[in-house]
Amino acid sequence: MEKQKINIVDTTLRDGSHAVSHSFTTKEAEDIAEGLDKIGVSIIEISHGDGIGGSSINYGFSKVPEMELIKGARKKINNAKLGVLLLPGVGTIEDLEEARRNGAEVVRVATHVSEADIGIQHIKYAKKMGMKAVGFLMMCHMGSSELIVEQAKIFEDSGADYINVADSAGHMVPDDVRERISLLKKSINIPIGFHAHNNLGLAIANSIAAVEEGATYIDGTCRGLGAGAGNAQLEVLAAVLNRLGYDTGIDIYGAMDVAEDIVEPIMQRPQVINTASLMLGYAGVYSSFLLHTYRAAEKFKLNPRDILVELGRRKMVGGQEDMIVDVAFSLAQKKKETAHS
Ligand SMILES: C[C@H](O)CC(=O)C(=O)O
Ligand SMILES: [Mn+2]
Repeated sequence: MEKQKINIVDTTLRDGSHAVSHSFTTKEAEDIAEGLDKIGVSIIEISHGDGIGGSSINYGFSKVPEMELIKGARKKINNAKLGVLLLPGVGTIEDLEEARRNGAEVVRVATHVSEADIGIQHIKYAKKMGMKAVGFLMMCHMGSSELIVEQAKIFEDSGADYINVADSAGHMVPDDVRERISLLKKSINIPIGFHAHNNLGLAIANSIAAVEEGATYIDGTCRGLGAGAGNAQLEVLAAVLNRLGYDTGIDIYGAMDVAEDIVEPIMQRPQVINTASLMLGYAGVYSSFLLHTYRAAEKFKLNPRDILVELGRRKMVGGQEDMIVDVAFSLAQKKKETAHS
């Protein structure tokens, strides 16, 4: 029997950008892109962690303008498709045009799970420019399977080539993934992808659950480099999928070498599940909030966990990064009042 093909989408140079505070240099982007291209990934995604246009006071400035990183990566890629991520409103149609001119062939248009409608024009415009366009639904633990189907159909009707379900908070357990992907599989006519975060230590298990329910595009990053506790670790993902009899097209030893020799030396901290990243997963908080939370905790002398619990209680979503400081400020005020009473 022919093996089922699983397309590996590498997002080390995009989600991994969160984990290095958007400090990738052109040389690092070139080396990583070259390595990934050689090992056989299908799509190499590169952007600021919050997508093109993300370099800002709200999300953190990139050390090197991302268009320079895109141009550098472009020169090193011969086989894979070069992709970017775009959050409507953070990135604009003009940013997308520039990324296209610089060689991007794929755009994943990312919206909160209930807001696919704000991405319709971006999907349509990308298709008009000859790009592969993907509808990327974030924070899918917050949406029922039915809501996800409804939102995926909005993207499908706009011309999206596939739908990506993102467990942005790393909050899902395999049954949550199975429920969502299986209904989606029955309800839409385009391929399905899955993007995991490892905050509960389930990124690989959840990715496998997604594949078993019919997802054929799976995200990974070298060494798991990504927001929060990181993403599904690409070299592990490829090895496990191989063991399970899927065809990823990935050179497993090559993937180990790219992770060990190129990505690990530039990591600023080990990609572990510490208290704060576990808390992201447990409380269902957007993984990209982690480093913002550390900074706010330091400024207001708080335990990051207390801030994350409150962010989870308030059901904060991507784009509300500025509220982290507000939450920390109000927790610090409360702490002061309690101490004086
Ligand atoms: C902009 C976000 O970081 C997209 C993503 O990777 C996620 O939702 O997870
Ligand atoms: Mn992510």
